[in-house]
Amino acid sequence: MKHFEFVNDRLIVLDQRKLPFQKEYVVCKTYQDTYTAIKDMIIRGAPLIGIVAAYGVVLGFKEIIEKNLEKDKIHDVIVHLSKSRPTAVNLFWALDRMKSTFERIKDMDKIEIYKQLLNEAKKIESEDKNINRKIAEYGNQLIKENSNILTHCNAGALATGGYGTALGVIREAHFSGKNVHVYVDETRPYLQGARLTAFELSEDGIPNTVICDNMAGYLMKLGKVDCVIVGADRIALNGDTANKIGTYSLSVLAKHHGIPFYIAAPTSTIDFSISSGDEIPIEERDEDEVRIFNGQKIVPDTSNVFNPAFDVTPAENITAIITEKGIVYPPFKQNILKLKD
Ligand SMILES: CSC[C@H]1O[C@H](OP(=O)(O)O)[C@H](O)[C@@H]1O
Repeated sequence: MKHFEFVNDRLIVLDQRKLPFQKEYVVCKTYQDTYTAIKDMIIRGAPLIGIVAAYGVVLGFKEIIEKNLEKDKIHDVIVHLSKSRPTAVNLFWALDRMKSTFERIKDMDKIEIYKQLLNEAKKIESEDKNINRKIAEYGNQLIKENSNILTHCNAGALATGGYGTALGVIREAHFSGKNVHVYVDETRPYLQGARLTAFELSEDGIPNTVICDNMAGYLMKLGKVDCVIVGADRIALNGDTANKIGTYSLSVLAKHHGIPFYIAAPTSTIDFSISSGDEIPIEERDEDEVRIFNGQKIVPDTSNVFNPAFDVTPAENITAIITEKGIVYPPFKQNILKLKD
């Protein structure tokens, strides 16, 4: 099975907290289950969060039918799901799309509404897979033979409908015979890199080396990094990009060393309503994600902890943004606006 599947009116998801050594699945029977799956990072990754939220709306409408509730209760479902995580704009993009679908069909009978909502969620899923492939094809144009690529967090199949954004580009380069090697930031504290990206790359036979996040600068100084490619959770009109915490630091190091720094993301990750990264809400997560490592306390109780899950990379540190509609170069504001439907 894939990392998620909607079957028999329920969403089954792979528990990404248990990877890479345990493959356990969680069954989401209600929209509250999908809220929890997003909030607790059972599933994570901007595009996948949007897809799961879309199926959460479907499950919410199933409940409306089963409990003979008013159709408009779906708006409460959407509001609830919107509170799961604040940074990845794909969540709100997907919920808005499901809301628009409902508004268009709300005069139909409930069973038909359910079918149409399910169809829309499936379209969001299938479109994301196709978008990943286009991002990969465009991004591969930037990858040279025998490149050593550095990536951060997980922007792979596990973060999307399948194939990945940053990892999609890397996969495309690998399978087109470019002999690439990947340095993988472990990505403290959730370890998406060590646990998920290394897992995905190894499964595909793509050579990779896991490093601690604090080793990236030295690797660049040694001349071992040819480019950096990462995903995104929200891109502002001027190109400022929110991504996993540590991305900003990487961008400063890459700029210092004259190394190209690429963002790979679908246009559903662009927030056309904000002019700069200053407006992007940054999620702060539970302190215990830092205090506790592998079930062991590693921080004195008397110490404070700061645990932002994302940071914002300024546009001036970004070489290009790879989307399904093409590669976007500076000046980002005028070139990003051209992507708006
Ligand atoms: C394909 S975008 C994935 C994006 O989402 C990750 O965040 P999280 O694991 O907290 O959902 C990270 O920022 C990735 O770049």
